[in-house]
Amino acid sequence: MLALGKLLELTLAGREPAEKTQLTVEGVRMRWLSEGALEVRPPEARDNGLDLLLSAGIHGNETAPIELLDRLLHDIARGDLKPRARILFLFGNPEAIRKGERFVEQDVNRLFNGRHEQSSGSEALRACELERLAASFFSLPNRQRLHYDLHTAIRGSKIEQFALYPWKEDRQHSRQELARLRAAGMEAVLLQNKPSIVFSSYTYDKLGAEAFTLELGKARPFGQNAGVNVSLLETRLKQIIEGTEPELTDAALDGLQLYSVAREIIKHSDSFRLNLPADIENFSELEVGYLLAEDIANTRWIIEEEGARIIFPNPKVKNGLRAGILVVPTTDENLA
Ligand SMILES: O=C(O)CCC(=O)N[C@@H](CCC(=O)O)C(=O)O
Ligand SMILES: [Zn+2]
Repeated sequence: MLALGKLLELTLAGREPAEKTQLTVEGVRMRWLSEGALEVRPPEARDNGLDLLLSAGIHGNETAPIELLDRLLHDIARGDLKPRARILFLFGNPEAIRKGERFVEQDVNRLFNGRHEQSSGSEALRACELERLAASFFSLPNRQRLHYDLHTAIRGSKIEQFALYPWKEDRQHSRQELARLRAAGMEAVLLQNKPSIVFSSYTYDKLGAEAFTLELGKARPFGQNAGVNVSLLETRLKQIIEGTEPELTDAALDGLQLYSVAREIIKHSDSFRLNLPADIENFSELEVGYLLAEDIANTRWIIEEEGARIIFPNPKVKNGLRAGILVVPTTDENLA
């Protein structure tokens, strides 16, 4: 296998490759761009016009998605997977991946859409670099742009695999992309309804990509991901990469649960208290009238929405950040 196929090994060792560009037997060019960043370009005659950004390890302890990208890269470097798409592979936070931690000083996925400019430290620099790499990758005109930012969650979930679909004013969520997600094994999609500071929101909002955060199961250390079943996603990604994806029909949306954000729970101070069991699963239902959280100045978060469910509850986030999302079921009537 070509040395550049071992991007994960290089990243874990904190090493630069001796050769920055390599060609596979199929004429696919692999180009190392920076730590944890590798571009794959098919021969011009085979290029089908899709630019695909695949990122993982934005949170360093979320290893199943990193292992998935590592397998895809190995297959490409061996010539077993023959890309027709241009691809950018990104391992988001190398330092945190080496440490096996979600982040080192601050959460990279709260530093996009300009937030890194108001901050400092290695993770702010990395967010800036990731924006630059993504912007440069998605700068070619007249091409389709698709970004999947792959994650696993801190806790178990009543809905194991789901996507978060960013929001932008005057831009509709795509039914076709939802059908694609369904085919890739996603059971639910959360349709966002306001701007955000996560990576997929940056590529959706600023770079015009169809972009998603995908949650694939519970975060575990390297080598312990047998419980995270990414087979449908892996098959779909290979088809997207090789340009052999079966046609998608509207009917393929059947069974996909759609949610919208009712409220984001923001932690304002050290007095913030979340009134949930430590082992609560994502998408647990909360009854109307339930006192979810309390914060400084008698702030109380009481459930008002019928059918509300909680995702990503986390009272340990820094003040000013999201400590959970309340979601409610929605319909497909506003899709494009
Ligand atoms: O399990 C958790 O609490 C967090 C899992 C995770 O990292 N989720 C992403 C979602 C990003 C988005 O909102 O699109 C995150 O919180 O960064
Ligand atoms: Zn994550």
